[in-house]
Amino acid sequence: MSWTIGIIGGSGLYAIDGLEDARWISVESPWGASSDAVLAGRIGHVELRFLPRHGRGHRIPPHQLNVRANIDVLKRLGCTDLLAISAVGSLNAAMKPGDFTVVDQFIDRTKGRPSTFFETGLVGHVPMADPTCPRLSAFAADAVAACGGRVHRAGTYLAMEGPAFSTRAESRLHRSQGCDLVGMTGMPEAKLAREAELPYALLAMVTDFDCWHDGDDVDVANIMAVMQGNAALARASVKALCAALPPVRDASPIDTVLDQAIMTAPDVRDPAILAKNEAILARWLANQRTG
Ligand SMILES: CSC[C@H]1O[C@H](OP(=O)(O)O)[C@H](O)[C@@H]1O
Ligand SMILES: Nc1ncnc2[nH]cnc12
Repeated sequence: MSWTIGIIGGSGLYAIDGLEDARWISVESPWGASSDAVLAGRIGHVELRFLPRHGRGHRIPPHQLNVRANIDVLKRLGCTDLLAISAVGSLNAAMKPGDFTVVDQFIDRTKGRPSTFFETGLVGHVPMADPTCPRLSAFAADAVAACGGRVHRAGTYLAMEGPAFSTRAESRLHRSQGCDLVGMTGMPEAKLAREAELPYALLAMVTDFDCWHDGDDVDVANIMAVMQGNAALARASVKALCAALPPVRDASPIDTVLDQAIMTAPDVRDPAILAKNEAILARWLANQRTG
């Protein structure tokens, strides 16, 4: 199998350059509108599908992202893996503004966001103990290092509801609980990627120290100033990642995670739910038919 990497670009990253055969593609989803059209193209032997998470021009706030539609359209466009890129605040003195961290754990403190493709008529429980893909994460970390960036190879990301930033007490609490980073979008994105059988890595660009850090209260102007410096490194890292991926993509255990996750007996599965999830479940459904 070859690689088709879906890139979900966060704050400050609304397109990528250097794509061969670049074109914007609009894709319909039964889950509603995705954040934007998808920029499709190729770098060397790797197909890329880039989705600006908040839409071009930054239209959609984190709590109103249609994450199910975003993951669904990337699946429909043939993505084999997802690399998310996000601006984050740091709760860890060693992770400084300008650094990158490849996230390996999440704490989900979002509230009431749709966070699953499953509903009555089709029940599934995917494992999330290790929520990110170690293989893609390692390639992403190596790519940032190869481009001269400072990169941390692990970190716990707390997903807050937002859109307001944390209070100082929240920031101190999350820091005391062992979180390294805070952002507003990594969840439910990582959960939905897992349900869609897409190995997911999150490259977090540290833009600020959040408000626990003396003299460093967070605001959007400061974040965007750091982002401007980081976005070029993020783009260069995407190119380096593509160059480093082997020509053939070996299977990942995440590619078939639904085989152990779906519990609903065949005779009580709701055909409408199966139809709505035709892209997410495509491999699993084909497997069910052939036994
Ligand atoms: C611009 S600061 C807050 C905003 O930035 C992050 O978004 P993303 O993860 O898409 O880069 C953060 O989660 C907030 O949504
Ligand atoms: N301090 C912060 N809190 C939440 N999300 C962020 N994104 C960038 N910086 C952030």
